[in-house]
Amino acid sequence: MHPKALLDACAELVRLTLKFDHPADAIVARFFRDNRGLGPRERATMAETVYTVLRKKQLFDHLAPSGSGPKERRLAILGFYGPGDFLRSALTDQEVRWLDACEKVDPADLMERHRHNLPEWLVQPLKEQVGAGFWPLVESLNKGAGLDLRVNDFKAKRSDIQKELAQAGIKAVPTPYSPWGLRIAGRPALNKMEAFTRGDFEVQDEGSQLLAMLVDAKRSEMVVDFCAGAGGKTLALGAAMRSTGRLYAFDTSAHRLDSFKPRQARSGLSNVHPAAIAHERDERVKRLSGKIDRVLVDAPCTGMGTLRRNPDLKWRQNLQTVEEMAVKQAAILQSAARLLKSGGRLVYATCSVLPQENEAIAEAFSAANPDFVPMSVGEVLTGLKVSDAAKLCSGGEDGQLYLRLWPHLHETDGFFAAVWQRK
Ligand SMILES: C[S@@+](CC[C@H](N)C(=O)[O-])C[C@H]1O[C@@H](n2cnc3c(N)ncnc32)[C@H](O)[C@@H]1O
Repeated sequence: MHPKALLDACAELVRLTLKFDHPADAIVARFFRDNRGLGPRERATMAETVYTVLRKKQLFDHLAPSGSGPKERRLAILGFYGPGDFLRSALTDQEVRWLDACEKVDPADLMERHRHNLPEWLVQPLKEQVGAGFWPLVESLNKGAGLDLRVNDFKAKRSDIQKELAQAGIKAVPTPYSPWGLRIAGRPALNKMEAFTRGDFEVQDEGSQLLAMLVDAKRSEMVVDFCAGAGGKTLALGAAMRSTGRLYAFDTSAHRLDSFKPRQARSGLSNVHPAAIAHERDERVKRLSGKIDRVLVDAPCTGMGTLRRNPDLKWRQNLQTVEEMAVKQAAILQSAARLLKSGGRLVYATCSVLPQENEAIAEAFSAANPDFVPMSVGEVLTGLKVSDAAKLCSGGEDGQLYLRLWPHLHETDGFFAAVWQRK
């Protein structure tokens, strides 16, 4: 594609994404479906350009007014993902002079908001929690996420998959905490590999793998994945149960559960029972009350731990949506807890880093439900032989009550988890 045409296409995709009427990944996917002629390199350039604009929106909004032409074009120029001379061949002389001036701006001269590119409502809670880690966190959020796999140990061994990837020229190293994980260098097209179609692995952040580990689902148990979505964690739970017992995968979105079907077929698991529920007090949930050994509540959340891969979320959420989410999370956790039999384990998790969606929900639940005894996540993980488990935790007297993962510390998305045992 000619550089000028590629820049025009980037600007159009930036325009569509900045409407914020749908998630950025859905808009990008639809654009690619509607423009099937785009090659893999062009797609990569366009997607990365859009994501850079979303990550650095405040800075680019500050620099754009000094340029000329449509605003989305100026933003696409500033965020363009590709060689500088390729980009400059698509620009007018005036645009080249403007871009040169923008590139000479010393970050030290910029206001803080143009350096961290975060909405104000998010800055304070992050600073309060990570302190001096704020700028390393900002840097990690702007870098984009790595690529982790979870090896389906019901079917395959991690070392064998590592070798198979090496034979395909893909470098993979074991993840530091999850025994199922491999961390991949670069962004190879993994879903074309035979090991993938055989169901030997799935793409899954190491943090998500740790959440599934916390459930510690065992053979022949009755387990519920209450907010199963497309079933990323369901698959990990089903494999841990060695395809025995019964694993219910609930979700209010039948559409999301539908995308679980091909994954389940690949995985070789026959113990999973997906079911769309109307809401958290659905009859299906009531019927299983007191019968379940383990329940995972991977709650809907603002996704503020996933800004590396979903940078648009920081512009699509606000304090009000955080509050609304917290109400929903508390209601789902309370309903899901009723499923547990005495001695059963409850895990509440989010991919948010905001205390309102995490510690506040867990503490309110503990206070209202004295028959649920909080368990130390640090002890649970140590019992599962996770190395340096204490480094993954915070809260409680010994700082190990909750799981608290951060991109800049653990190279995972931001995750929270709390665990209880029913008396
Ligand atoms: C964080 S996502 C789950 C991701 C999934 N566990 C995975 O590993 O891929 C949260 C899910 O909660 C679902 N959800 C929202 N409200 C719900 C409710 N009241 N009861 C059950 N699920 C709900 C959403 O449809 C969404 O799929």
